[in-house]
Amino acid sequence: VCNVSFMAMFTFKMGELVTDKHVKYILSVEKRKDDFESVVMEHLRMNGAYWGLTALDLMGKLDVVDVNEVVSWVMSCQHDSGGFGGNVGHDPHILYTLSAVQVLALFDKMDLIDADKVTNYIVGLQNEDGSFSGDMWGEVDTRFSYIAICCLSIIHRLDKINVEKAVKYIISCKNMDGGFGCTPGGESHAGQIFCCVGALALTGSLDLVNKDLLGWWLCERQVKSGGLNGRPEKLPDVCYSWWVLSSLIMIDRVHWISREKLIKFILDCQDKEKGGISDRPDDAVDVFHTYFGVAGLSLLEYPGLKPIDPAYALPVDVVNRIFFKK
Ligand SMILES: COc1ccc(S(=O)(=O)N2Cc3cc(C#N)ccc3N(Cc3cncn3C)C[C@H]2Cc2ccccc2)cc1
Ligand SMILES: [Zn+2]
Repeated sequence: VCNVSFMAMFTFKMGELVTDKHVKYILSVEKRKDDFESVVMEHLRMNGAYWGLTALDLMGKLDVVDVNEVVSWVMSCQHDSGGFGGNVGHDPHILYTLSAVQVLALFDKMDLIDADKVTNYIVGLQNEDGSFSGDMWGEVDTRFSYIAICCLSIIHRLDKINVEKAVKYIISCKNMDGGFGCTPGGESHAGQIFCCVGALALTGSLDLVNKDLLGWWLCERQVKSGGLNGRPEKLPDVCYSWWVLSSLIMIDRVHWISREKLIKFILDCQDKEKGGISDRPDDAVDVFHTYFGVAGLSLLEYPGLKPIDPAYALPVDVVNRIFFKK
């Protein structure tokens, strides 16, 4: 009885997640080919696949997609170098390589990956100072440190890079405010903080983070509406429900923000008729914010969603299968 009344109160007070509408919306994006959004998304279709499929899995609906169709498409995006491109025939980039590995992990198809080939590609992107470039053009960003470490950890090859130098480089990007930027001296930004805290968590180096100082900077991201922004004075945005919240969880300071107000903000960003979630209320929905909204609600233990791992950005049951499968 108490569970039913809790759910009723929850739904009434908070609004509710219109799961079925979001599932339909995600599948429609997968199907659409030539409208504006699909063309924009063309070059990062591998990311779009990861966002859509992980959201479906968190809602317990991954079985609605044709596994073999998706998996053979993912494999067709692999480059001779071992890296994956954003679509068939596109140049490889570390960003799409992680998304490809994550999608294969979702479907428990890790055996299709030539782990040594992927490892060689990523090892080749580590620089002398421990930092990582995104591809052969050499752009350096702490985003790529996280992506390299997360990808290698999933394929059990973390020992193939210089972890000590990678961690030292990330710490060299720590700012006086406790946050992290994309390169040494770069301004603190929630997206970079997630990448640096995530990389430190995956390498067992979170003791190097000033959790109270960083926790304070992060909890200050919550604005009156309950949403989270990415930097002081900015507007709240649903995707920060992931960047800020997963960082707060990894440093054990998530109790410093209001869970109820953030849940309400995310639910208010849904398009309850057509499905999908936008960056803020009444904006256009997209698959990116639909994923980060569902993932944020999962981090907030919203009823009916599978739990997600804050560092791997994969459902907890998928992470358990990767590390404990016999
Ligand atoms: C609609 O204009 C855009 C603008 C940029 C991009 S992007 O560079 O490819 N990219 C991915 C992205 C995908 C979608 C969707 N569908 C929507 C937005 C969005 N942003 C932009 C954004 C989100 N919150 C606020 N902002 C301004 C993040 C960005 C960077 C990013 C890439 C991979 C992983 C994480 C972050 C795509 C579309
Ligand atoms: Zn956003």
